Amino acid sequence: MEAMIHSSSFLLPENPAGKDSGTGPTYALVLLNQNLPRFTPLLWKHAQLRVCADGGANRLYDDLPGLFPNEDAFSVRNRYKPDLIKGDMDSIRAEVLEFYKNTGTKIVDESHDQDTTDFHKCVTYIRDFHADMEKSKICILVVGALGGRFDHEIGNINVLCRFSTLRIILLSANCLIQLLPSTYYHEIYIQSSVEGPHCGLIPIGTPAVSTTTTGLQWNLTNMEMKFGGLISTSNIVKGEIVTVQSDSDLLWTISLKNS
Ligand SMILES: Nc1ncnc2c1ncn2[C@@H]1O[C@H](COP(=O)(O)OP(=O)(O)OP(=O)(O)O)[C@@H](O)[C@H]1O
Ligand SMILES: Cc1ncc(C[n+]2csc(CCO)c2C)c(N)n1
Repeated sequence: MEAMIHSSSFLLPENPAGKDSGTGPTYALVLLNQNLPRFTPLLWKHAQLRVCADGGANRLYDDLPGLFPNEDAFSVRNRYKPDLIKGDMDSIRAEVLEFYKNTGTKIVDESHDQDTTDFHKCVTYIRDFHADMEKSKICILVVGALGGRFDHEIGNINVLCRFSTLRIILLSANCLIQLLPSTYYHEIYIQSSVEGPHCGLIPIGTPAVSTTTTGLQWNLTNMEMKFGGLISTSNIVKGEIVTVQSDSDLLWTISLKNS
């Protein structure tokens, strides 16, 4: 079975160009409408495409200047201009829309679609933008994915499942979540300066009949996991590499440090 390599090296401040991160050489960044982590400018710097999901643009406009207290807010906003704002446009404020429209950001209003979330709409854009790329090479880092509303958090996780062939990584200030498809054997290189030790492996959708891991304090050996039965929470990473093999897609989550 083919190995899929994972590494959160995109969170390392010294990572020279966001390269060799195991997430592929390039990634798109999506800003959702929740608190933006302090590392957002770092991810922004190396992103190939920067996208705001509707009210995510308000976060960029309102919160980014606060991360640069010695600078004028206007010049910070002019430095952090997204390539695209997409959604049903019911959350972005008029002044924010006007500002980014005037600075050349592409605006895609899909208010006719009330069946998919703004985040989902952004992922379809990025997928189609990279139509020539192999799907498993498309990496999307997502900030503001957690906090505040449980329906939105679950909706965001549902997007991981709906686009399970893409690499989508949900990030908040203290947590990372991604899907590990059952079609691969997974090697997760732990960046202990920025992540861990708390982690979890969660069967989502269907029970996992057999899962085997290495590198955890509580490893699984051909173990069954299911919602309503055993799931792995409050596990601890023990080594530099965690490996996971399962007959079902699993969510991998790990705590983030000091962000
Ligand atoms: N409290 C939250 N927690 C997690 N994610 C959120 C939260 N609020 C918004 N989001 C994410 O940000 C995206 C944009 O949110 P926004 O507030 O602009 O729109 P919304 O009308 O609340 O959401 P949608 O139209 O997608 O149902 C949402 O699609 C969702 O993915
Ligand atoms: C069963 C069902 N539940 C909720 C919604 C509403 N909804 C889902 S996603 C979304 C956001 C559009 O940006 C809205 C309003 C629906 N359509 N179908």
